[in-house]
Amino acid sequence: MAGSETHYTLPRPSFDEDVKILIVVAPYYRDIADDLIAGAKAEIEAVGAEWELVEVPGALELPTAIRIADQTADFDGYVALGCVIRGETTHYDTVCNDSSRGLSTMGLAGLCIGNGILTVENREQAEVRADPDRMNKGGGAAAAALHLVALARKWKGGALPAGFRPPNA
Ligand SMILES: Nc1c(NC[C@H](O)[C@H](O)[C@H](O)CO)[nH]c(=O)[nH]c1=O
Ligand SMILES: CC(=O)[C@@H](O)COP(=O)(O)O
Repeated sequence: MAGSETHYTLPRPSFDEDVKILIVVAPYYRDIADDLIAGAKAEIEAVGAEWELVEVPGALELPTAIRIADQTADFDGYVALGCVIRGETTHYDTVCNDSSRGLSTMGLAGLCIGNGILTVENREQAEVRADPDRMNKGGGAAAAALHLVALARKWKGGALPAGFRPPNA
């Protein structure tokens, strides 16, 4: 029953201020990447946010590209898109694990990143997951980034009353 499972998705966040998301894509499998991009763009546009798109050769470059962007530009969040299909050697594990670890490490450092890197056994699994009309994993990754941006803004600028000291401060 490939691709028919459903799961709960949070309602879309709303934003009072501008949001700019960088989509970083590894078009190692061009058609799969294009579907992931379409899903991500639609999700970002659905909340009125802006996006910019850059490409890197493969999934292993995705975390580095995001790190470079974080150091040199001013995005609110990031969507990493790509596809890793198992081959004959152990390289699959390296590409899957290191790309994921790179994104997670930056996430724990406070960056708002949605992970849309498909890690699959074959093309069919990838096609189902990338298709915006089926599993729409690009849209899901964009939604994740947007939810983190909303969370990061939730307490930002929430001024405490003058002279107020939080407990244990
Ligand atoms: N095998 C896949 C790769 N491999 C390439 C690496 O991501 C990387 O670009 C290379 O090792 C140079 O640093 N990338 C994918 O995105 N998908 C694959 O299936
Ligand atoms: C995901 C991969 O690394 C894969 O494309 C590489 O294939 P192989 O293990 O046959 O070299």
